[in-house]
Amino acid sequence: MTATTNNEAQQFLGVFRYTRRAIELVWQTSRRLTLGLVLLTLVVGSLPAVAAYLGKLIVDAVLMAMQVYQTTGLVEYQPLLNYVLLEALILTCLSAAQRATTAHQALLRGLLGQKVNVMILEKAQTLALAQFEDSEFYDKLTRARREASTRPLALVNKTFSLLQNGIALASFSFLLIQFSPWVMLLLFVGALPVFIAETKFSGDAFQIFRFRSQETRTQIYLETLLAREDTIKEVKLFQLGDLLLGRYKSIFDKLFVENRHLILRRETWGFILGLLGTLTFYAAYAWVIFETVIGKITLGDMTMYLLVFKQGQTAVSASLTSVSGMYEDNLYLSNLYEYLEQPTPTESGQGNTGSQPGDGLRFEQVSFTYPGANKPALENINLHIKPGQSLALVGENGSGKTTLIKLLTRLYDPSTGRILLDGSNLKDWNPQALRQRVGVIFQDFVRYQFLVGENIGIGDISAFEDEERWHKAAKAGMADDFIQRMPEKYHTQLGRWFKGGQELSGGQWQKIALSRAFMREKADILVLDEPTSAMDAEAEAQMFDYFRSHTLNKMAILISHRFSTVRMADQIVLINQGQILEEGNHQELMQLNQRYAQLFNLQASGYR
Ligand SMILES: Nc1ncnc2c1ncn2[C@@H]1O[C@H](COP(=O)(O)OP(=O)(O)OP(=O)(O)O)[C@@H](O)[C@H]1O
Repeated sequence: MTATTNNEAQQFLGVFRYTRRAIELVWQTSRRLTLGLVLLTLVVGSLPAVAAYLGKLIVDAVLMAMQVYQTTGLVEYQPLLNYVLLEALILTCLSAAQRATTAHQALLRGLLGQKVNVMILEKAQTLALAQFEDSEFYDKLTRARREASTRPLALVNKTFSLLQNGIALASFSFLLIQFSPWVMLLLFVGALPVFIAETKFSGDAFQIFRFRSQETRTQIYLETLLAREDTIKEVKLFQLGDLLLGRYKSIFDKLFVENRHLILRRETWGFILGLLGTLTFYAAYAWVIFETVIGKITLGDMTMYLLVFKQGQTAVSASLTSVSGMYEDNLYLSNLYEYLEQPTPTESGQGNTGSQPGDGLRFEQVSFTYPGANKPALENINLHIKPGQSLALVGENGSGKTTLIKLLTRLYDPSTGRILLDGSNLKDWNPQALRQRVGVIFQDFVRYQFLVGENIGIGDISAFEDEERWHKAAKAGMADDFIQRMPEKYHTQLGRWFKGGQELSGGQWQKIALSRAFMREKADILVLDEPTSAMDAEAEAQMFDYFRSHTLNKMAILISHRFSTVRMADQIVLINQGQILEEGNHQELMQLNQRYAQLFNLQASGYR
């Protein structure tokens, strides 16, 4: 029994370990504001007791003045007026300090929110693609982003509020103890039950929050589907609105029932246990009145004790609420730190050149299984491409072509086997040096809502704003013609999110993506993953002529379902269910007269 209690207490206290980190975070965000907040807390904490004491002095002085008036008929205004003015001054200072606290908190909230968001986003840059595809990890990220940017400050505010109430209580105790130490005990006993209940309910609320992240994510996703320009088209045409909205509402209804249950329990218990506090207050009230009547204390003392007791009670329950709130904030912060402490994959390679420059790219017995998948997406792949050669990958949907490119670009590492560039394992290459040598346009390339020119410049970040390079790359990618016809040419905003944004057609976007590939002048491995599927036939033929003439010394890898394009490659690899089924050039594969020849003839007959 004792062991369990100890354990629970340890667990409870263990949760507070994030308080220190939250304070550090706030301190790093702005030392000046944090120091200001500490000073203000001291002021706001100590002034109420001074005001209460002055109140007592005023009442006593009034009584004295009344007696003087009754006996002498004179009214002594001056001392009374001084006290009243002093009290007014103190209350003005208190209200100024409270305002200043709010201002400090608001400023810190802004800065801290930004800092934490940047921390979350910076961390995201260091993570592997596989981590983003892992739903458990994604949950962590969503939870961290949703709550954690406001929680550190909330936690620090509560810590300060605890400090402030602590100071207030200490000063009240100083006054109250002169009446009786037992009154102090009454104060704490009255507030304790509410505190225990609050803490328990905070823990419950957090569990619900954590447990729910899957549902919350679904809700966010449905909201996106229902209200974004790139999805609303299908939602309308397929009349998905009611279906999606129905799902959205039913998730809310389910969560709401749980919420309501918790809210009702929390508030009902809060009220019942709060009654204990009220009871203790009135017990103390009666006691103080009694002592006044029998003349043990003055009327001024009575006013002061009642005020101090009432305020003390508020301070005790506020402190305890702060502690239970801190408990809740700590639980939420554990999310943020769980995310931030997620191990980062080590991309430790140092090499900037390979051991056999000019050897090109080799896949040796490469197999790869996606995390969580039960069968490999690629198996025993052996390939060799030399500089100046082009390779086409063909195969039905899901055969593993894109996966091969993901391994080549180290978005994933092979499960077994190795990939060599210029004789050195990709793992030994410096990731930056490797990525500079490879230019990839994936079929799901990103359509940035930036300027047209910037959308091309993205291909080489070192020349992101280099307009001459934009023009050159756009000419190569056959985008120059239509860009010249746009209202602001290369400076036309794309996408609908921003004012004056223009939308492009699917084929035009692909030309932009191709131009992006041509920006990578330094890259000597160029990969195009179905880049021309939305282009018209003439554009595609032109594009490949151009592509070949500009990649003569480079390695070009092309994924396409159009055999008219594929046939031009020096080497063609047919992949089937993750394995190489046939390889050779077009002629060899046609002579082999197997799967490639079949597929080629099938497509050719479609054109006849
Ligand atoms: N991120 C992923 N996680 C788990 N499995 C994946 C992932 N991406 C692809 N797969 C699976 O790996 C296999 C190969 O996919 P890949 O994208 O490489 O095919 P592909 O040949 O490029 O297809 P397509 O011609 O349709 O583009 C498929 O069975 C697919 O379901």
